[in-house]
Amino acid sequence: MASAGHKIKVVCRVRPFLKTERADDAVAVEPNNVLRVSNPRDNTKDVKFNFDSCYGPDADQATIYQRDVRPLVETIFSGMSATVFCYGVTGAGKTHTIQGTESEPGIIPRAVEQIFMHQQRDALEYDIRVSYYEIYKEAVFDLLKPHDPGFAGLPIREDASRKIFVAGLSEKQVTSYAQFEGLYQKASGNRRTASTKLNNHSSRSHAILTVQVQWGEGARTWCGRLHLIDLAGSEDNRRTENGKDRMAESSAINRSLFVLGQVVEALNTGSLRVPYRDSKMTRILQDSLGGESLGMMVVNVAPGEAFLQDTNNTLNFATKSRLVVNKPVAHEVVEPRWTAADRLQHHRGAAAAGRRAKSAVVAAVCGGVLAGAKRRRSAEEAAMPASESDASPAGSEGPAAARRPVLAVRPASAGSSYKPGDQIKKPHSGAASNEIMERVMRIEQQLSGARLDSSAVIDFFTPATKLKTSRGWLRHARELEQKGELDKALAHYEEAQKYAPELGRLEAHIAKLRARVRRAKRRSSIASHGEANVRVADSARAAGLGDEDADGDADSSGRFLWLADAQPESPGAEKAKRRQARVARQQQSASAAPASLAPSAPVLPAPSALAAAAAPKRMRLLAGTNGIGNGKGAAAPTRKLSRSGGVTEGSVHDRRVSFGTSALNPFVVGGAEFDADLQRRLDRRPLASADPAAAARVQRLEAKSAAAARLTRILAVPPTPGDDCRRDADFVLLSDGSADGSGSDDGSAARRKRMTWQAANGGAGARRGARVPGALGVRGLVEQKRQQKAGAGGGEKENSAKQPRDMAGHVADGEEPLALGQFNAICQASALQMINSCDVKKIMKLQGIGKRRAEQIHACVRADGPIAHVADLRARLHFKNKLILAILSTFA
Ligand SMILES: Nc1ncnc2c1ncn2[C@@H]1O[C@H](COP(=O)(O)OP(=O)(O)OP(=O)(O)O)[C@@H](O)[C@H]1O
Repeated sequence: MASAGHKIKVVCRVRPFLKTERADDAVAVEPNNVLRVSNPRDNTKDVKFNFDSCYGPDADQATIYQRDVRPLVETIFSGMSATVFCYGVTGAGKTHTIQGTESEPGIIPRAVEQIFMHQQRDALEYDIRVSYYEIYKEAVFDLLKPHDPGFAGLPIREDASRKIFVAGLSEKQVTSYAQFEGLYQKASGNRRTASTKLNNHSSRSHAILTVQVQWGEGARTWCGRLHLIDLAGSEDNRRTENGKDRMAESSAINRSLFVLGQVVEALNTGSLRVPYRDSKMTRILQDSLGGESLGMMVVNVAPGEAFLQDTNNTLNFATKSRLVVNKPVAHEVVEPRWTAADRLQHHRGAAAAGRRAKSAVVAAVCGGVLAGAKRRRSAEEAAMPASESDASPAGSEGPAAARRPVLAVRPASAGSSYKPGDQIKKPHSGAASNEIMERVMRIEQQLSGARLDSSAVIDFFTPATKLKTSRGWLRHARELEQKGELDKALAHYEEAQKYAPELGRLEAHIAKLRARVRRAKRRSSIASHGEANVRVADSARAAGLGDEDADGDADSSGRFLWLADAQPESPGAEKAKRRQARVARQQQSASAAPASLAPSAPVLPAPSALAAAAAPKRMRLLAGTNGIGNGKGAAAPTRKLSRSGGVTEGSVHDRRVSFGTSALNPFVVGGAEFDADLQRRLDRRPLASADPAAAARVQRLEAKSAAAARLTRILAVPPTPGDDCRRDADFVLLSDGSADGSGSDDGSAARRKRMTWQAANGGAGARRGARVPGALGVRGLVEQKRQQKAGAGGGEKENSAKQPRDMAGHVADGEEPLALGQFNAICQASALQMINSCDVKKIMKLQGIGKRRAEQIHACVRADGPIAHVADLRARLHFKNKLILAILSTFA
């Protein structure tokens, strides 16, 4: 049943002229609640505003309270929430109205007095609690506690019934007006005020007093709340002549009031997004502005021409606020619930007294003892150390005081005294608690094994975050698929699936794409090496290194580590094919050239010849490894290594290092299994002396390692001013004493970027101006090294630089086993480079995160360097996981 809407009641109050002010008649109250104000642009004309009530300078506090506030306060005894807030420019009389003075008490003392009178009149037992806090420079501070200068502020949260509350705020039970008065006066002393040019006692914060009244009727409990808010006044800093400190306060105040204006505007225009979250004050007022609370706004106005512009702005805002409609409801207390902070605090206390308490909760839940909320609570209380139980009587601070009831709501009309009717259904929470406990136990298990599975962490994301993240991955995946980058698209789809496993269509699409990728790879391999040489390993047998089967399409895991033993395998195959075709063309033209111009170095053999030369070696290797042939007698140029179950997965191609997927950080590469596989592969490498292709590969890997080491060094320090955009080319390792002038270390980044390399059979037709390809710039480096070695070998740099035969001869004597650390260094360095050179948009896409977070990462990388950033990420993740565990351990 929808309740009728209730517009916010707007009451206007004009304060009297102060002794320091010169009286005029720019603002005047007229009959029928009309306020007449001189037009600030043309004071011969007037503007009239109409409100629910209008009070002139002579109106006293009692009249305003009795006529307008008292009926509102009465509604809380129907189980509703009501809010009164004072709005106006600085010095307009807000604090005077809401707080008043000893001789002229304002709304707060009168309202609390009324509540206690109500208690005396009714025969009901009321539980009255107060909390009082301020929002100072967008941080929330508890005024019932002494001010702690080092404290950063309390967080604002939403409870199970989507009500906003301040987490960790203390609540005090009050049993008499006198007790409240003492408490309030002390707390008001904690509020931040300062003297400005416009007000000797200006409030520098928004102050919110909440009085909660709870009472039982038979088996049911009802709860009414009254929020009394003294907003800080908007300030024109030219007039207040604020100093630096006051300016900071002032800008926070003005900003939050600006957001308040936007909220009202959005509500009035029916905007889809109401910017409550843009300031703490509007977030707290959320329920009172367009929510389920009854609202009343007291608009305080300063008289006189001096304030005319401010007065006009205030009144325009107030007029708009009159259009805001609330839908008040009555609240029934369904069950008391502990807040997360409450539980955490309890958990700490319990931990200090030994793990007995926590075990009791866990055991109770696991044993199915706590099926319902009440039983759960009693188990927690039973598990609570004696000191804590004792510390929870009404009126005390701490976990018991922070306990918030979960409210069931029932639409009600504001004017009438709501009488509870139908029983409101209690939410069922047993299943949820069991699920949480399962998660907790899973995490505990993993933590005890010192390893946290990424899927467990995903588990703790909110559904909204999961959805957002999966959408991010999906968007990027679709783009990649459209571009034809199926491999990458697949990885992104898989990543999206982790966050949204319920998407059945996505699963089907991934399966299809996986098959497409396999077919494409196979086609590409066949094109490169011939059908007889291509095998697709079975995922189960491939773990045994070098095993082959007839058809990889039967495999559904799709997780392979490709290690190309000889010719590059997909995704570099296409490029390799093009390069080989180019070399073949050059050979043809060289053979057609006159004998005098023919290169003196040995001619590069055709790719097919190279493959044929390498084939027997591979055959030997395969035979030596497992002795299993494919039945077709041909050697397999590529082998796959199945990888699954590790935290991360990577793939190594002979020309590049790419990264597998990890929900935690797509750039993390590592894992004992990965290392072990890699080492095994390295140990079984064909001897470089016997296999020129392998020698070339070794050299490339060495070069990559060196590049990675240098890159790691560079990235360890933050970018220097002026070096705000380090790019790939900056990370190309330049050889010591490079023969190629364009690649010298002292060359500019731009020059290095344009670094050229000699074509295999360059000679007179050497190809210059080509950009160094490759993600790390490593290919350019490799080519450069070849040139040097060839140059050092016989002074025939241009002709023989790229000849594998020459190179094979060079490395034959010095094959060094590559250390695993080097591989990991390559991976890490590449990842860091990606982070470093990424712009905000790329970071957003890569990590599937929002702009604000991406900007933070970007700024962090710029400030501390990427390595520090990655280390920081790891540390934070570790801490976060521990925290999640601690909090969840206390859930039941
Ligand atoms: N109705 C009133 N009758 C008598 N004096 C008043 C009245 N309203 C305000 N004043 C006086 O005006 C001065 C400013 O009032 P007050 O401090 O309440 O303003 P404010 O709007 O709360 O300002 P700020 O936003 O800077 O805190 C005070 O000296 C107060 O005593």
